Amino acid sequence: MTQVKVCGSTSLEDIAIINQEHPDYAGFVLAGGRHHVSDDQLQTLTAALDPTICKVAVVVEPDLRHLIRLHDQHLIDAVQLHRVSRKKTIVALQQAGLMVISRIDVSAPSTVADIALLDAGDGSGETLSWNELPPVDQPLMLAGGLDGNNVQTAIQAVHPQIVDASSRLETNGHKDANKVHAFVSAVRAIKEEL
Ligand SMILES: O=C(O)c1ccccc1N[C@@H]1O[C@H](COP(=O)(O)O)[C@@H](O)[C@H]1O
Repeated sequence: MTQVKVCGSTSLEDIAIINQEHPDYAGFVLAGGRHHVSDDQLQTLTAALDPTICKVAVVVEPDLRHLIRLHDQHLIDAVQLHRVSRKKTIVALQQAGLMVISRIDVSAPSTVADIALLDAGDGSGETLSWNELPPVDQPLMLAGGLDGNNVQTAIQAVHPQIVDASSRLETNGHKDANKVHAFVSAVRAIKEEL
């Protein structure tokens, strides 16, 4: 059963779409860039999110005290570290009660994190060469340019536990209900076949 993450929500309109399609994880980008949300925005967006959806903070340079404070405030359940991160950082976040998703390098495909992440860019919409990825001997989240048109091919090639998408689910920079629906339902259709 492949789980689904939809990332990069920035508005209450985006959250309404997320609640409608109900992915397993919703990602909020704390890193800089066009998907960045402030702590105040995170509070507003997560208050409107269906509480059964796991809230993931996406960071590039992890600030442990900040992340642990957000977790203590019940604003995040998990952290997605978008760089290959030090074991000490990952363990500190886990000890604080956060689930940790951490990027791995294809040349050293393992991590002490709960979930390994393979991605092509930082929300760039670029895809990986799915048939050339190394075997990963732990739960894996696959990201990078996924959408309703290509996610079934990606799952069949890589067999990840979680698939994650953001930029290709948008129109004019905002989540598009039809594209989010196509992505989530393509994943849910394939899990019935496997
Ligand atoms: O979206 C961003 O701006 C971003 C910034 C810094 C790190 C990661 C970022 N995005 C995340 O990257 C993956 C894949 O995105 P895409 O589907 O290729 O657009 C996803 O988790 C995004 O939220």
